[in-house]
Amino acid sequence: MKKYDYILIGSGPAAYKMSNLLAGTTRKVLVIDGGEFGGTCPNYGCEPKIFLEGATRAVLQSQQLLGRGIKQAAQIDWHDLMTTKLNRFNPWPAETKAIIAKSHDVEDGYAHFVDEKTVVVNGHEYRSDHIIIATGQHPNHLDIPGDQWTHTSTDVLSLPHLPQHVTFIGAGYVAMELATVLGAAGAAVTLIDHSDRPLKAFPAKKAAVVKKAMEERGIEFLFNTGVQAVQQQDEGFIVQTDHGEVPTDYVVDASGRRPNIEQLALDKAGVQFDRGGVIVNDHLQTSNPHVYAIGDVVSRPQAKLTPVAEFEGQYLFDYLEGHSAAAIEYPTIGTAAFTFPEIAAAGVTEDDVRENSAYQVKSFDLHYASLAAGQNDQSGRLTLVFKDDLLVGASEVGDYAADDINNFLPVIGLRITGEQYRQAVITIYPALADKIASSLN
Ligand SMILES: Cc1cc2nc3c(=O)[nH]c(=O)nc-3n(C[C@H](O)[C@H](O)[C@H](O)COP(=O)(O)OP(=O)(O)OC[C@H]3O[C@@H](n4cnc5c(N)ncnc54)[C@H](O)[C@@H]3O)c2cc1C
Ligand SMILES: NC(=O)c1ccc[n+]([C@@H]2O[C@H](COP(=O)([O-])OP(=O)(O)OC[C@H]3O[C@@H](n4cnc5c(N)ncnc54)[C@H](O)[C@@H]3O)[C@@H](O)[C@H]2O)c1
Repeated sequence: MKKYDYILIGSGPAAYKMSNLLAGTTRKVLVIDGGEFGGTCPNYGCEPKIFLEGATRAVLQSQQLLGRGIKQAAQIDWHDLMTTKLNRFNPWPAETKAIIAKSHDVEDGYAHFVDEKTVVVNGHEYRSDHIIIATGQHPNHLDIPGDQWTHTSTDVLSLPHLPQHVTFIGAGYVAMELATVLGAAGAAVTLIDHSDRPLKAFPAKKAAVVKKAMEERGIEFLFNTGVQAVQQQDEGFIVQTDHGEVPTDYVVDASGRRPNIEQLALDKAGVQFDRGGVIVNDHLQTSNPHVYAIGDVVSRPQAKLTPVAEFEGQYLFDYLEGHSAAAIEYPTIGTAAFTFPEIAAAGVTEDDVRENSAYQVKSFDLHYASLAAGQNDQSGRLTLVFKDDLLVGASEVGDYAADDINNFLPVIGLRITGEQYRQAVITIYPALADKIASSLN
């Protein structure tokens, strides 16, 4: 049986970060992945999604400027776009594995525990005092009649032919972003969600602005609607809902994501878990003192995002290598959905503090701003939340909301006052961050 200082199960952003940091030490490390090396974000998550968003934005921005100096909207050639995407992304898993293998041992295969300190991969046993679970999440699969016809976000991101009509089950991050891409490429799209609104991670009024913009482009929403079954027809499918039938050509189950814990045999290692994933203490240690967990697989309230996974990889490296004994403390986390317009938020939002007089909420219409006027972006609205004169949260809907909120994050995280900001910087004008100085108290 081979012994290691560290065994990392998974090679996504959480484990990749930690393996990179460990590459600078003399530790003996094994990195195991049963899927694509690099994990969700670079292979079937953020990266291919934002790659497709480039062409999507070109189409939707040119549509927005029709009759205002633009004569013809841009059009997506799906086959060309997908070929370009596959050429860029197909080599990544092998390249990532090769980078990791320069410093560490690697194993292709799914790992499971056989005791508190031992995992098995491809029939081989590996032992360590520090086993890190970084196995991420997978798309939820609704158990309904006809579920064999439903597809996942991973399928959409490599879809060879554009269907005429696509139905998404769900209206969260995944469905709203991919519906934006497929709609811009020319597919008719319907989103069905059993709740009463899209994008529940974001303030309700701003999510409603995104929904309205998508409806104006012909995208259909069915809320408070459950999906009962998917039936195959001679041509296409019928999605049966509580409120009638939706004929369609392609069904995507975007009803959420679940932690990758089933294959790990966690009971063999005495590692406790719940529906949200592996339970950890504030040092990311599980109920087994030799086993830790980082990234999306952790059961925690913070958003499941790549930078959060990487933050935990960095934290655990620092903690286990003796650089810090402090408990993990999450900084202000920014998040965005790359719809059109985008929606983004960080810290306390207006929905969190409604009718709480300890907070002051300031809102700004952005469509008069020079940048928005040039792009005919009528959607822009920024809201700032202050407590004791300090900025504690910001949210925005608008064509560049993600970058805009990123610009506000240091002000929130570093607790910079308006006066300090104005004394310290003169921003570039006219550009995204040019409104910060004037909008702070
Ligand atoms: C469509 C989509 C778009 C997204 N867009 C964004 C975005 O714009 N911004 C953002 O911040 N986040 C985004 N995310 C979320 C982001 O991808 C995740 O938060 C991030 O990848 C989590 O990293 P991780 O290392 O925890 O897990 P993962 O990246 O999921 O990696 C886990 C790895 O573990 C492997 N594995 C699982 N079980 C085993 C086992 N038993 N043995 C061995 N290996 C195993 C898997 O094969 C996988 O490679 C998106 C996700 C999706 C699905
Ligand atoms: N831009 C980004 O940062 C980004 C993009 C994609 C994914 N992600 C990450 O992935 C996570 C998962 O995203 P997601 O969109 O899969 O999940 P989600 O939780 O954001 O959305 C799932 C949606 O499906 C609906 N739903 C659930 N069961 C249903 C049912 N039976 N019938 C109808 N509707 C149903 C829910 O009401 C919800 O609106 C996100 O929370 C985020 O952490 C991030």
